[in-house]
Formats: sequence, structure tokens, C-alpha cells
Amino acid sequence: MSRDLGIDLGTANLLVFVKGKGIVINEPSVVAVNTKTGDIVAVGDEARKMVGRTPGNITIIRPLKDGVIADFQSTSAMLNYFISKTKKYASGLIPTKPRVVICTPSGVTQVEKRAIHDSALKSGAKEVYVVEEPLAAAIGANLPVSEAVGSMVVDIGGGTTEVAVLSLGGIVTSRSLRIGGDAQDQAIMGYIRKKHNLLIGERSAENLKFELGSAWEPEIGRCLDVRGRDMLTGLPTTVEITSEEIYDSLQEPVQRIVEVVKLTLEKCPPELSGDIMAHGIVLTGGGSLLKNMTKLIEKETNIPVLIAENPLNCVANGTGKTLDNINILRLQKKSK
Ligand SMILES: Nc1ncnc2c1ncn2[C@@H]1O[C@H](COP(=O)(O)OP(=O)(O)OP(=O)(O)O)[C@@H](O)[C@H]1O
Repeated sequence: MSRDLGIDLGTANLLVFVKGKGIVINEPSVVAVNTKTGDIVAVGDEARKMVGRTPGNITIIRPLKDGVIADFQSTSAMLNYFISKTKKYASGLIPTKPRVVICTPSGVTQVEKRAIHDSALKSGAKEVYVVEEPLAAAIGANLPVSEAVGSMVVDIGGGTTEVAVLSLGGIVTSRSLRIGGDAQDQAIMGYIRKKHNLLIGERSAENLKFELGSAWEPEIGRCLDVRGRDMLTGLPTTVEITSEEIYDSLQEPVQRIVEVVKLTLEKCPPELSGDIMAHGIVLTGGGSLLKNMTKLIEKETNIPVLIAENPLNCVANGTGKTLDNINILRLQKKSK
């Protein structure tokens, strides 16, 4: 027995599933680095607390951005940190090295995949298998991926949106878009800068999205005060933002997601389209929690849309379930 691990190396959050325990780590994919020494000062929750509040010698890095690895060294350090953190779950088990199934954003190149693989090995893994994100999301959402029936999953993460049609254990057709929750936050920041001459931080923009955001018909009359820096005076100030404004700012990134869903449906073989019509499209990832996202996709595709249970955990749960079939992954790796 060993503490085998399933890891969702997400753009926004990194989750670790320990076999027999479930998800034991769920922290933001953020690293704080001392710019003078290059040392890692904090990782995950600790680093996230520092966002926007760091002194000159500390910089906050999001190692994965837009679904790709923006900074390999800090990705590697983050992976190492979290794999080591799971050591305490090995108590009572024979202390062997873990086998690791890791899920990376689909924009990652073969070279980067190899580098992630090697970095997990260096962090103490015995064997490492890299799986595709939409497959893990669908398994984690309990879709019947191994059956001869078409299932469609839309995983809306921080950096990417992955849309895939699956059947008989594999991906039949898929598309990946480098737009997810982060692009929505950026759109809110851009809108407020332009309309109110106000600079706000990423966390404030994300909070406005949580509180006022909607993909379809905003709730009229809701508003929230946001603090930022007035670009004209340079002074801190507070502005009231309405739900209609947040709705307007989210239109572009949200419509791009709808388009990619439609394009994937167009490429779907007719038999599988019929299955998807009957069983619906399943949304996973944190972005699926944007208010009325299901309603919008339903209206645009005329197909029922459901959100998976615990959408933020689907990919990690999927990699965890894959640990039970590690022999299949081993055979697939050998045949490559
Ligand atoms: N209630 C909510 N409403 C809108 N967006 C939300 C909500 N909860 C979380 N999100 C967004 O979900 C995103 C994070 O989702 P998730 O953890 O699935 O991404 P990830 O797996 O790290 O990213 P990727 O799949 O791109 O690598 C963030 O952009 C966050 O703002």
C-alpha cells in the first residue's frame, strides 16, 4: 500500500486526492517568490493572502496562466511542496513512494507535459501518469464515459474551457478555449477602468463576479461598492457598481464559451448528438457556478444543461478514480 495521489494541476486551484482519503489539499495555484534570492516564500493559501499586498522584494506568481505553464520553475516548486505535504497521510501505510496521476490543462505542450512528469518524479513519485483534463472531469462528474453512449462535458476553469464529447472510454471530439473565470475577471477590471477610471485588483473583480455576475439576464437593481485607485487623481476611492454593468462586462468572454460549445456539437457524430440531446450537457469547473450559465447554454443549444455535483472537485475526483485503473494507464503508456 502507498499513498497514491491524483493531482488536478489547475490554473486557479491545485487539488490533491489521496487514495482512500479523498481530496486532502485544495489551495490556489499561487507562489510568492523573493525576487532578490529567488527563494519561494509561500505557496497556496499563504501566498494568496499576499496578493496585492507584497513589499518590493516579494513577487506573486501564478505559475499556470491561460491554461499553459507560465513559469516552469515555480510550477515545479509548487508541485513539490504539495506532494511533500501529503506525506502525513502515509501514516499507517508502508512508506513507499506514491504513484501519481496528474491532470494538466490541455494547452500544455508535450515538452511541458514531460517536464511536469519529470518534476513529479523528482518530488518523490514512483510512477507518473498524465491524463487529459476533460476525461478526468467527465469521470469525476460520474458520466458513463466507458459505455457506448455519448456524453458531453464542459469544464470551465480559471484559465481554460474544455469541451469534449466522450464515448467508450475516450474523447471523440473536443475543443479547448483559453478563456475561463480569469478572463471574466479581467473583463470586469477592463470595464470598470474604462467606464469609471478606476483601477481595481483581481480579487475585487472576482468578488464582483461572484456577487453580481450573471451569464443571462442580470438581476435588476443589485449593486456593490468597490474600492480601487482613481486613475485621474491617483487617490483611493469607492464606486458603486451595478449587476447590469457586470453583466455587460461579462458578455464577451461568456459568449466565447457558448460559441465553443456549439462548435463542438457541430463536429459531433449524429448518434452521439442524439445521446447528448437525451442526457444533457454536464458542466464542471468553478466557472460553471457563474449565475445562469446553464440557462444560457440551454437557450443557445436547445439541449438540457446540468451542473455536476461539486463542480470544482470533478477533475481531482476523476484523477482519483483513475488511480483504481492505473494498470490501464500503465499499458497505454507502454504502447506509446
Ligand atoms: N460562484 C462562482 N461564480 C463564478 N465563478 C466562479 C465561482 N466559483 C468559482 N468560480 C471561478 O472558477 C474558476 C476556478 O475554477 P477551477 O478551480 O475549476 O479552475 P482550474 O481547474 O484551476 O483551472 P483550469 O481548468 O483552467 O486549469 C475561477 O476563475 C473562479 O473565479
